[in-house]
Order: sequence, then structure tokens, then C-alpha cells
Amino acid sequence: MTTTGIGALIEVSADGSVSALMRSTSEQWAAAINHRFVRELFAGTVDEAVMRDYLVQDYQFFESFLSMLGACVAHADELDAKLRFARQLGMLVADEDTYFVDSFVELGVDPSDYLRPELAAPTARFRDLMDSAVDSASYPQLLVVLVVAEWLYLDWAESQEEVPQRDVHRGWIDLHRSETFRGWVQFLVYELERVFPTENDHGSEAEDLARTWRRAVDLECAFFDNVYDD
Ligand SMILES: Cc1ncc(C[n+]2csc(CCO)c2C)c(N)n1
Repeated sequence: MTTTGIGALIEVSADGSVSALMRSTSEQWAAAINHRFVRELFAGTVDEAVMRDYLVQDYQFFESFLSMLGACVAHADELDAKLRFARQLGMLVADEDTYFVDSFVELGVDPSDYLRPELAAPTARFRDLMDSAVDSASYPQLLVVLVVAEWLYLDWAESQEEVPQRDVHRGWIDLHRSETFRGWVQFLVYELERVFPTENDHGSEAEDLARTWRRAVDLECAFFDNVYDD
């Protein structure tokens, strides 16, 4: 076992499939975890409208994300894994949803503004990608999207020590950098390595998964870029 450079908090086998996926997107990954939004979040200087916009769009992302976890309860190939996904769903309802709702109050965003907003293009594309993974009923496809979305967030949240003062900023960082969150990401990575199809048996399935991986990393960058675009 060894670690890669970026994503070093998580153990991956150096000659495994996940390591190869990681290498294929190292530049885009680095661009995402060092994004202006991340730097301003740590500094506590994110413009109020940018923070509002980001969280409103991310709440829409969150909805499809929950569907993916539900699909993993349905399609994981082992009982232990199903139980792990079910526990994560329960935790998200308690912690993540509470953060969103409290933050919308702090930022003065009404339910009418955050429940059915117009989707930005990256949000719509991300939702399409997640909804396709759900429709595929394929555990590896679901895992690829989950690993990118969760590992990349762990990576940026652990990238700096000092946290900002305000709840809305600090809370978003803290949600993604606990020991528990790291354990969850490690679980996802082990699962993806375990079920990843071997080239010989399923060459085209492996290519499909690699495509999904690259698309997810690109969309993470686009999701951050979008809040500065208008
Ligand atoms: C665009 C975007 N990508 C990834 C995440 C990460 N994420 C989604 S749900 C969740 C809860 C933890 O299991 C986390 C960390 C995000 N929020 N927004």
C-alpha cells in the first residue's frame, strides 16, 4: 500500500485502478482543490452573494447525491456495504441538511429561493451524471461518482489548518474534514478498488468508468468556477 501525492490522506494501492484514475486527472484535481472559492472560504472572505449562490446550487446537487446513496443500498453486492451506505444516509439527514438549512437562515435565503432555483449549467450536468449512475443500477458506476465527489472535498477541506470564524464558512469546512469523513472516503475507495472490472474481462466497462471519473472531476471544477461567472 502507498499513497498518491494529491489525495494523500487516503490509502490506495499504487498499481491499482483507483491510482490510475487519480493520475489521469491530477491537474484538474489540483485546480479544484486550490480553487479561488476554497481559498476565500478558508480566509473567510467569500463574497456573500457567491456563498449564497454556491449553497443554493449545492443543495440541488445534494438531492441527487442522496439518490445515489439510496441506489448503493439497493445495488451494493454485500450486506456490510449496504449497511454502511444506510448509516451514511442517516448521518446526512442529521448533519448536512441541518448545515444547509441553518446557513440559509444566516444568509437570509428564503425556502422559496432555495427549494426550486434555476439550475446553473454545471449543477444540471452534475445532476445528469448522478441520475445516470442511479439509472445504470451499476455499483461501480455509482462508486466512481461518489469517490470523486467525496475525496475531492476531503482533499480541499484538509488542505489548510486555520479555519475561519463564521459558522457558514467554518461549518462547510468542518463537515468535510473529520476523522469520520476520512473513514467514509476510505471505505468508498476500497469498495471501488474491490469491484473495479479487470481490463481483460471488461475493457469497455473500465473505459466507461474512466470516462465517468474524468467527467466528474471536470464538473467539480466547473461547479466552483460557476459561482464567479455571472
Ligand atoms: C459539487 C459538490 N461535490 C461534492 C460535494 C461533497 N459532498 C456531497 S454530499 C456530501 C456529504 C458527505 O457524505 C459531500 C461531502 C458537494 N457537497 N458538492
